[in-house]
Amino acid sequence: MSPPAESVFVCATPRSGSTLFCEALSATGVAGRPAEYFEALRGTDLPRQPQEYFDELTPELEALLPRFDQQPAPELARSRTYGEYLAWARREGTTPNGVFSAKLMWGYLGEFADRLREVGYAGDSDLDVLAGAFPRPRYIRVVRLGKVEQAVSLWTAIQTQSWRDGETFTDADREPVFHRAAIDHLVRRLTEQEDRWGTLFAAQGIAPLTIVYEELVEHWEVTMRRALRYIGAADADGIELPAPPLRRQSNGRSQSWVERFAGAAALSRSTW
Ligand SMILES: Nc1ncnc2c1ncn2[C@@H]1O[C@H](COP(=O)(O)OS(=O)(=O)O)[C@@H](OP(=O)(O)O)[C@H]1O
Ligand SMILES: OC[C@H]1O[C@H](O[C@H]2O[C@H](CO)[C@@H](O)[C@H](O)[C@H]2O)[C@H](O)[C@@H](O)[C@@H]1O
Repeated sequence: MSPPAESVFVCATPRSGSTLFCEALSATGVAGRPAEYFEALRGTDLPRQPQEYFDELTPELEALLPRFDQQPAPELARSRTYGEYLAWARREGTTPNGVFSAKLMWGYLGEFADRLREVGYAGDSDLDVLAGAFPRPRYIRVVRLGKVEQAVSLWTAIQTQSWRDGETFTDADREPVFHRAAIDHLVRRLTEQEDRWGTLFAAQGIAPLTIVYEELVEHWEVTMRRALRYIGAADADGIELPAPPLRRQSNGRSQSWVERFAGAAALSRSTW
């Protein structure tokens, strides 16, 4: 296959609905295949582990966080250099029409850009580095407005290691536990990461397309077509769209945790 002629980066924070959006883009066959090719952290070559979502680990929190024996992704492990891995990811993420796409979480953008610098791509801003390594980049942000819902979703996935409906990456059959401080930390962290994406784009004078998770779910076709038009897909309004390729994971427990967290937050405000 010839090298990609254009690139799309789906810029997100964890549990924002990014996989739903990315897999739907993939299914169109004209928008690249956006997966998390670049999520492995440099120190470990692994995706962020449960403990690495927190700055301080109390014994109580530590006891809730699973530890498991994860190996680096096979393609990364067998690549002799990061440049070789990059070549694999470029091939894997590109559809026959020459569009490459990938999902990027704020939590590893900096590390990914540093890896690119190490293999020779220059640039002060991480986005300059990306623009050196990938042709004609365009950016789509996926943003979830309900930050408490998002943090509850992340706290649940960190504990259970079930990142999509019906799938778990460990044998641990864990019943997740409510932990107000952990959810509070994740709300703050997700909000900060969202702000940082915004600041980075503004500093570079880039206006990405923003896909709001809640709108995507409620207005599936309109929102997906907006993205396809932004990408510049030929016949964006005529392309056959898949039904949502993933099922929602949150359940009654998630909802009750959101209410419990919000109630506790309101109570602590009223006692100021
Ligand atoms: N079809 C459909 N409808 C509604 N919501 C859906 C759907 N598919 C996925 N999702 C929800 O998306 C949330 C996961 O977001 P991400 O894919 O960004 O998470 S990840 O960090 O990449 O694992 C996660 O949110 P929660 O439901 O709050 O857990 C998923 O359930
Ligand atoms: O199915 C959703 C995503 O699942 C994986 O990523 C998630 O699990 C990782 C832990 O293994 C976690 O670090 C990452 O933040 C989560 O998004 C998978 O790697 C993704 O490609 C996939 O979209």
